[in-house]
This record gives sequence, C-alpha cells and structure tokens, in this order.
Amino acid sequence: MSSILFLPPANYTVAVELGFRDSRSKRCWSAGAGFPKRWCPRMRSIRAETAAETFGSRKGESLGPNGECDCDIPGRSAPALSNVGNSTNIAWHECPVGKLERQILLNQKGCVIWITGLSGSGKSTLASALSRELYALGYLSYVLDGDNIRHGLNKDLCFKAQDRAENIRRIGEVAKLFADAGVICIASLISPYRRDRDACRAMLPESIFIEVYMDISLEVCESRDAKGLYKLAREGKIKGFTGVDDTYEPPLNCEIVIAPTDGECPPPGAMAKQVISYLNENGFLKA
Ligand SMILES: Nc1ncnc2c1ncn2[C@@H]1O[C@H](COP(=O)(O)OS(=O)(=O)O)[C@@H](OP(=O)(O)O)[C@H]1O
Ligand SMILES: Nc1ncnc2c1ncn2[C@@H]1O[C@H](COP(=O)(O)OP(=O)(O)O)[C@@H](O)[C@H]1O
Repeated sequence: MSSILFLPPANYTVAVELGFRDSRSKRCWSAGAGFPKRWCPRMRSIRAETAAETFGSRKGESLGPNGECDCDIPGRSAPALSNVGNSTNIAWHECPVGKLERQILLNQKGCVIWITGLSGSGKSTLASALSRELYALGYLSYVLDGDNIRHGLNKDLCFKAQDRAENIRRIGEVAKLFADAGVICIASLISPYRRDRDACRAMLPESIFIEVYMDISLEVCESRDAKGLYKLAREGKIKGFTGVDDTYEPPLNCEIVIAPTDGECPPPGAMAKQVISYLNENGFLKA
C-alpha cells in the first residue's frame, strides 16, 4: 500500500495534537497517512488477534467448514417469560456476541454523550464537529439529533411537556442500544427538563452517560436565531418555545460544561476537543 495515495484529513493536526496514535494505530497511520484506523487491513487483523487472545477460540462461536453451528438455538429450551409495561409474555434473548467483544472489535467503549441546551446554543454544531473529529481519529460515533428524530421515530410528538418527556425517553432508549453496540452515541436535543434527562441517566450504567451542558445565554441564542424561531416565538406565532414561554432547567451536576471564555463562545473544534479530552481521560477511547 503506498502512502502517496492517501491525503491526511483536514483536521489531521487535531488528531496529532491530541496524541491518539497508540502503538497499534501508529502502524495504521503510517500505512494510510491519516485514514481512520478501522480502514486499515492490518488493524483488522490485529483486532482479530486481540479478540482471539482475549477469548480463545471457544467451541460453538464460529461456523464449521460446512456452516454448522452449535451455539444456542432459540427455542431449544423454554425461556422465562415476563410482563414489561403493556407487553405481556415476553422473553429476553441474550446476544451471542458480548459487549466486551464488540468493544475490542471497535477499540472503544460505547457511551452516550447527551448534549443539552437552548435552541441555538450550538448543540448540532458540537455534535457535528465531535463526530467528525472522532471519525478522523478512527472512532465510531453516531448522532441522534432531536430535530432529525422528530422527522421519523418521534414524528407523532409535539412540544408539550408530556411529549418532550416521551421524545427524550425514546431517544434515551435508542442511545442505550447504540452504547451497548459499542458506539459513541451523541444525542443532541434541547431536553429542557432535568427530570427527563436524569431518567435517561438512570437507564444507563452511571459512568457512560456523559451530560454536556451548552451554557450559552438566551440573549446569545436569540441573537443567533439561525432558524428564525425566536422571532416567531416572540411574535406569539410559536407557543411554548423553550426559553421564551417554556422552561429550560440547566443541569446541576453534569460532566462537561461548554461556556464562553471572556465573552467569546469556543469555536466548534475547541468544543469537540473538550469532549474528546474527557473521553480520552475517562478511558472511552480504548477497548
Ligand atoms: N416549541 C419549541 N420549543 C423548542 N424547540 C422547538 C419548538 N418548536 C420547534 N422547535 C424546533 O425543534 C427542535 C427541538 O427539538 P428537540 O427534540 O431537541 O426538543 S425537546 O428535547 O423535545 O425539547 C429545535 O431545534 P434546535 O434549534 O436544534 O434546538 C427547534 O428547531
Ligand atoms: N461555538 C459557536 N460559536 C459561534 N457560533 C456558533 C457556535 N455554535 C453554533 N453557532 C451558530 O449558532 C447557530 C445555532 O447553532 P446550532 O448548532 O444549530 O444550535 P442548536 O443545535 O443548539 O439549535 C448556527 O448558526 C451556528 O453556526
């Protein structure tokens, strides 16, 4: 493979600055000049070796030469049934690939980065910059943006308190699945009420819910008014708009606060770097 074929990503300097090239990924970067590690065939084989070393080749976990598999076949023995909410007589099915195996495959730990703040505070901007930076560094993330999810899964919900709570609960459940899959899940939604955010936190093991508060004043958000919604809310054309005639409850004890310094909002790259430093310091950027 010739390195002449590859161009470094635009934000290569950030990757270097943050010093994420560990001994394994170094080999990869030198082969592919800044390409995400997971694209590197050598990296894949290293990961496969690591997984084999960690777990051994356990009987029943891979297919035989003729495609035979003696892993658990659903239905062989009657599973325990339970009732959950309005769902009766349901069973829990364990996945034969464990969470740790997925983490080793991805060389990262799944978590939920929950970005909360007023409309216009920069949630989507941070989510985009962060997912880009993580990608450049070779980590898999996925953004769940409140606006986007309301185009599909949550299109039946409006902005009254009860529906916002349901919006947050559903996104929390989806984020939990992404984190379990080993993905760094970035949830970006106003999530104005403390109780709803805390309920999401309670769904997950404590340390993997990382709450990021966009501490940007209403005045700044309103002056940005990127979508013209504050203007409509002030004119009374949108009712129950967060910060205007509906409450926003700032977190009391969150993991990360993004705030202006000397009156200046940090640029997107700096906000992303702040979150990535937290992930690195807290062991999320390794299996
Ligand atoms: N009444 C009211 N209040 C606040 N926001 C409103 C409202 N109506 C529409 N919008 C637009 O919807 C986006 C917020 O959706 P979320 O799912 O993040 O909101 S919530 O968490 O359920 O409160 C929000 O997007 P962002 O500006 O990106 O925050 C707005 O564009
Ligand atoms: N750190 C920042 N500094 C300056 N402008 C910003 C910053 N973050 C976001 N913006 C601008 O503010 C507006 C709203 O940002 P956005 O990310 O859409 O906010 P939200 O998702 O919270 O509604 C956009 O025009 C964006 O370019």
